[in-house]
Amino acid sequence: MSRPRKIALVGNPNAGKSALFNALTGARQKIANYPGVTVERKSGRLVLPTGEPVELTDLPGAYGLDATSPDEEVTSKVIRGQFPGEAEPDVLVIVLDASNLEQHLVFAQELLALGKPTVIALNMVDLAERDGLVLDPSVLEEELGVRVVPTVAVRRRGLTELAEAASSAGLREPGPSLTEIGETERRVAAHAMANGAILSETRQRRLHARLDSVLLNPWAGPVVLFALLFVIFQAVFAWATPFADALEAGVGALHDTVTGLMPASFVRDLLTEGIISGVGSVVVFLPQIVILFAFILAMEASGYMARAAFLMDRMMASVGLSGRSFIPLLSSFACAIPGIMATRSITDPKDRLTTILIAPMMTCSARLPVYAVIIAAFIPNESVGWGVGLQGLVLFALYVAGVLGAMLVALILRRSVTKGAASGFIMELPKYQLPRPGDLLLGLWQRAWIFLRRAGTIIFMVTVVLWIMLSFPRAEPGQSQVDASFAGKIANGLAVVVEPIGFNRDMALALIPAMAAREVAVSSLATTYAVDASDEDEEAAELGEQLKGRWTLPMALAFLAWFVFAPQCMSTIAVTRRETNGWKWPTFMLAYLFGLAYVAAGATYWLAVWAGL
Ligand SMILES: Nc1nc2c(ncn2[C@@H]2O[C@H](COP(=O)(O)OP(=O)(O)OP(=O)(O)O)[C@@H](O)[C@H]2O)c(=O)[nH]1
Ligand SMILES: [Mg+2]
Repeated sequence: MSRPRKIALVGNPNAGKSALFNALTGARQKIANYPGVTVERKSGRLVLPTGEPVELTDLPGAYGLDATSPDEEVTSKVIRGQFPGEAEPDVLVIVLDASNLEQHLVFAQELLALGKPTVIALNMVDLAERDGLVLDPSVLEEELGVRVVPTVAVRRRGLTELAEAASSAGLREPGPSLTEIGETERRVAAHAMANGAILSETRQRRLHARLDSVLLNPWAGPVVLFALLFVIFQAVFAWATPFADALEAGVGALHDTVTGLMPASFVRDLLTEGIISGVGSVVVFLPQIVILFAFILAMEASGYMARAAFLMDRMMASVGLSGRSFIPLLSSFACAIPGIMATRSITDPKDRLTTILIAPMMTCSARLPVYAVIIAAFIPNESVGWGVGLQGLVLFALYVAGVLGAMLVALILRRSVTKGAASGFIMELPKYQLPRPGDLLLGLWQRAWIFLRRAGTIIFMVTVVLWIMLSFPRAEPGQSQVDASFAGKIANGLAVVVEPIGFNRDMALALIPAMAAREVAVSSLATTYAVDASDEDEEAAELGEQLKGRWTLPMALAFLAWFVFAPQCMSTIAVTRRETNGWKWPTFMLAYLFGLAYVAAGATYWLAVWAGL
């Protein structure tokens, strides 16, 4: 006697497969309203309306046949007939959540491409209707070429029709496979199909769908994303100016007050030249940090960030990374450390390593003070037309340079050191929401506090140590204090190395303490120029004014280019060592990033000199 035919229930997590399985077989598989309830396959007996006994299998939910987790692997193996001791299923029942159709149709297309006899259970139509969504199954039948049966598993609605359809499902032409049609195309197709099947829906749902049809559109989507980023960088300069000016005036007033109140002494110099000039020069960038994070937090809370990840998927794939790298890389815009830790969610080890290695090139918020001080001093605050400010444009270009550098390096690494193929990426797109002001304020407060705490601890300490090293030994009359000091001697040694890329002694001097944290480059320059100042007025002058008098434009541009790439952060190196279990990769990272920074700064300097800037 031939074995009974096998029918498998398959689909995205939380579609109601186990609920259908229970309803059809009378079993009591656990069901619950979250993805990933079923993690093993389970079989039961079902007698079809024709009287034919069949074996029905419930499978773990999956997002695709390229398994990324052990439970998905079970599903993938059973479907392909590679599961030990288990025959390949004869018929597939794809279970879709009717209220989440677009998402679920992505995996459905991949399953249909197998060409097996298939029927679709359009499950949870009760929930869809409750939310004001009415669907036309015949449109889906036409598009997908298989029977589509509306069901409500928990009320046993549509079960007989589903069983009948499954028993009569025949072989079909296999559709295009994943290698022929990429992830993004499938999503676009799923979007079109889901929209086509919708007869009516409430205004809210329609609005969100319309938003998605623009924001996820392969052409309009990237334009909107790019425009949004552009606005953010304009705002970082334009909106922050009044607040930054007020803070700067406050730091200047504090400097003057302390100078006036205290007699000239070692302690007064430490306070004014070291702490107030140095730490103050960093603190004035608080408004910029807050504005940048206001945008980032709002994008996260609204659900737009997940869409941005989806848009970037294609670009990531073209350099051999998966979309899974997007969130870790995105967190690296705040700081590379949480970014590198977030790579733990990447399953493929080489994918993960590549992401770790390029994470430091995402412009972290510690670079913002460095960029902002140089841009404010050297890039004129003028419009390039259409209300676009030149300063914001340069800042935007620096961020883009980091991203492009990272993509280029990823491309090279994926073809050499971390060779491997890119894996697919599917993420549930969250529902749109208006960010709640309370959450936003809390998030901003946390970011501001992190920034101020850094200024009060690491930046403070490094600045004090630097001031002491700059102040001793004391200079002979007529000699420059900086040249005479310990720090100056070290800097003069290092200056030989960075002279070819246009850096002077003061820039070289800023690089060493900036290894502790990038913002220290700013406080170091401020402290150096305060120590070097010939009188108190000059000592209290804003750092920008000092820079303008001492650096040329090509030097300033070279310094910016250096900071796009240079791995100026001990903590990042330490966390890389921990996450990669050894010194090999952090050493590699240091070497290639310093190399890149050197070349980029040199090229920028000489190009600028050549262009007569
Ligand atoms: N209202 C309604 N709820 C349903 C329907 N089908 C399933 N559910 C509920 O949806 C939730 C998910 O159902 P499950 O059967 O656990 O989903 P699954 O596809 O097996 O999920 P995984 O095992 O995680 O892959 C449960 O809370 C079910 O009670 C339906 O047709 N209508
Ligand atoms: Mg289940």
